[in-house]
Amino acid sequence: MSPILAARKVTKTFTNAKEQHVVAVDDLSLDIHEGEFICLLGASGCGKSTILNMFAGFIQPTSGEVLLHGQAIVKVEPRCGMIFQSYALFPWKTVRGNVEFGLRMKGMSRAERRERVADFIAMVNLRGFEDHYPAELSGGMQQRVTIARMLAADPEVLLMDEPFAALDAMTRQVMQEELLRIHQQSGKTIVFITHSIDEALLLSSRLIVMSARPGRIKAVIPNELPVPRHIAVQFSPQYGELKSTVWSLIESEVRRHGAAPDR
Ligand SMILES: Nc1ncnc2c1ncn2[C@@H]1O[C@H](COP(=O)(O)OP(=O)(O)OP(=O)(O)O)[C@@H](O)[C@H]1O
Repeated sequence: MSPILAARKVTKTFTNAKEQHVVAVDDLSLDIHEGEFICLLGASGCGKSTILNMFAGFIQPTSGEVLLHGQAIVKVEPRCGMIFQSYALFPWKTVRGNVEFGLRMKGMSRAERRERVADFIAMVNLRGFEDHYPAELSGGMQQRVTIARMLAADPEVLLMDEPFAALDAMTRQVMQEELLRIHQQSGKTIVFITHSIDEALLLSSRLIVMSARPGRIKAVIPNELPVPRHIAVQFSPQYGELKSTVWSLIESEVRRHGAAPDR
């Protein structure tokens, strides 16, 4: 099966304000298959966001290629939708207006739009809040609106850069379970950055552990914890074993570079 997303010998070098070259990603190759839930883990500054930004087409590799269905991504790629840590909603639009925004841009008819928007608002459990403005919603609800907006736009790949990092622990747990449900229902390919080993173990079908800068792949670990997955999986012995494997892989990188993921 050919991968939906791929990186082929990708290097990305930035030039910082002092005119120094920073190699953020070094000779990285990776295949991601349709329906996978990939979590990228690694020390701060190891190039995780840089990889996601290249898959979204926001930036281009210095050398090598990033590919969607075997075609080089050379400009912003609408088939790859990005969600950031901050919610980035239009404050002057209601929940419905925000979710509908991408569909309007696509020229979809009003009736079709309404139906589709209603489906995605229901999927993220926000029925009844259609006419509320972002400022009237909690952080978790706002992030659910951004997820509904992205799903309504129907990208093939969801790129998520620490989307739950700003949420309190309980909301985060609810959002993680919702994302698992959405992934199961939609079968979308997801690439998700997190600093939390627990979050990565709960969500992923495969974990990619990065080495400290310059970013390379240190290990690829299939996550064989049972699915459908629930928070309670964290109490199983299998979970404990996998967590200590991942932690030991990350530990040396963190010692070399600082800034540990949450244990
Ligand atoms: N636009 C830029 N200009 C200069 N340097 C950059 C730029 N973007 C990223 N870098 C550098 O590239 C390296 C990788 O950054 P990146 O944001 O990809 O890391 P990260 O793993 O996502 O970090 P974190 O976990 O802290 O979010 C860092 O050293 C960063 O300072």
